[in-house]
Amino acid sequence: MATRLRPSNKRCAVIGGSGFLGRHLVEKLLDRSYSVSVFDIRQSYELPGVTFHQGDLCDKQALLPALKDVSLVFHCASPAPASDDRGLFHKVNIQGTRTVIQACMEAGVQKLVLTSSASVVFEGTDIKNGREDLPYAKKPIDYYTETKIEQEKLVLEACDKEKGFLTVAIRPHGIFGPRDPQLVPILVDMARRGKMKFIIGDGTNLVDFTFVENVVHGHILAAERLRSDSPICGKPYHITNDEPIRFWDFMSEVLVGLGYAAPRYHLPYALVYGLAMLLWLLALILRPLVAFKPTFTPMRVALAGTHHYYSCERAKQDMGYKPVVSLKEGITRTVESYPHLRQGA
Ligand SMILES: NC(=O)c1ccc[n+]([C@@H]2O[C@H](COP(=O)([O-])OP(=O)(O)OC[C@H]3O[C@@H](n4cnc5c(N)ncnc54)[C@H](O)[C@@H]3O)[C@@H](O)[C@H]2O)c1
Ligand SMILES: CC(C)CCC[C@@H](C)[C@H]1CC[C@H]2C3=C(CC[C@]12C)[C@@]1(C)CC[C@H](O)[C@@H](C(=O)O)[C@@H]1CC3
Repeated sequence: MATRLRPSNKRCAVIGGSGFLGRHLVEKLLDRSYSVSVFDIRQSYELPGVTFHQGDLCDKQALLPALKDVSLVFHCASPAPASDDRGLFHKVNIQGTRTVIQACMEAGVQKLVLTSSASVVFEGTDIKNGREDLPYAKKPIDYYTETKIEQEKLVLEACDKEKGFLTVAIRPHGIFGPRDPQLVPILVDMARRGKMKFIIGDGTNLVDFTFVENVVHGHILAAERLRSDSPICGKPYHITNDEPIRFWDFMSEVLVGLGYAAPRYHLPYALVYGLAMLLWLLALILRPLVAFKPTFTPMRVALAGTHHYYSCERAKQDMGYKPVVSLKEGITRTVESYPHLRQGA
C-alpha cells in the first residue's frame, strides 16, 4: 500500500541525525508527526518511520536522495570538536555546507535550519549576556570555531526570499543531556584519571549550559516560524537554558551526582591557559612524529575560566522561545541517564 504522503511542510530531513542533538531532534519531529529522513555518514540507531541515508554530506549525489520531496532540512552535522582536525573541519563545515546549500536548492527545499554555535563570537574573553549582534570572533581559539563561523555566514547569506529558500541559524551553547558524547563522558574520563581535582581560576565564572530538549525545541520553533514574512529569515538566534550557572558548580553537580569528588583546589587561570597553549604548540610540532591530544586544550581552559553566557531575548521576541526543561531537571535527568559512568561502575 502506498505510504500516505504527509503535507509537504511536514516532510523533513536531518543531516547529522545520527548524532547527539540530531537523534533527539529526530525523535521530537516524529512525535510531532513529521516524516523524517536522516542523512549521516554513520547509522547509529533504527527508528520506525525514519528513512536512513548513509553518506558524506560533502558528496551531493549521495545527499540528493535524502532531500527528495522534502521541504525542510535541519543541518546539525559537524566533525567532533575534539578531533581538532583542521582539514576535516574545513572539508565538512565549509565545503560540505556549500554542498548542502546547493543540494537543497536543486532539490527544491524551502527551509534550511542550521545548528551553529554561540561560540562563533567567543575569543576567550568574558561575554556576559552576549547578544547576536556581537561580531564574529576575529581570532577563534580553535579550528572548529573558525569553521563554524564560516558555516553560519554561508547559510545566512544563502537566505533568498525571491527564490523561496529561507534559512536561519540556531546558536546553542554547551548542550548536555542523555547520550551526549562529549561533555559528560569527557568530564568523567578526566575525573577517573584524577584530572578534576582543580578549579581553573576563582570559580565564579558564569556560563550557559543548555539541556538538549530545549535546543530541539528552539530548532523546531524556528523551522515552524520560518516564512517569507517572518523576522527570523537569515538571522542567528541564541538558544540556551536562560539560566547562567557557575561553570564549576555545573561540573561539580554532574561529578558529585555520578559519585565523584568535586574539584577543590584553585589554579591561576593565566598559568593553566599558558600551559595549555604550550602543550598545543608541542602537539603541533611533534604531530609528524607522535600524535597526542592534550586534555586541557586552550579552548577548554578558556571555556572553564571565563564568563560566557548569551541573551535569548531575540528568540523569545521573534519565536516565542522559552526553555521547556529547567537546568536543575536537566542535570538530574542527565546524571540518571549515565549509570555506566558512575564511580565504580
Ligand atoms: N554539543 C554541543 O555542546 C554543541 C553546542 C553548540 C552547537 N553544536 C553543534 O550541534 C551540532 C550537533 O552536535 P552534536 O553535539 O550532536 O555532535 P555529534 O558528533 O553527536 O553529531 C554530529 C553528527 O554529524 C555527523 N557527521 C559528521 N561529519 C559528517 C559528514 N561528513 N557527513 C555526514 N554526517 C556527518 C556525525 O556522524 C554525527 O552523527 C553540530 O553542528 C555542533 O557544531 C553542538
Ligand atoms: C577543562 C575541563 C575542566 C573541561 C571538562 C569539560 C569539557 C570537556 C566540556 C566543558 C564545556 C564543554 C563545551 C564544549 C565541548 C566540551 C566542553 C569543553 C563545546 C566546545 C562543544 C562545541 C560547541 O559548539 C560549544 C558551544 O558553543 O556550545 C561547546 C562549549 C562547551
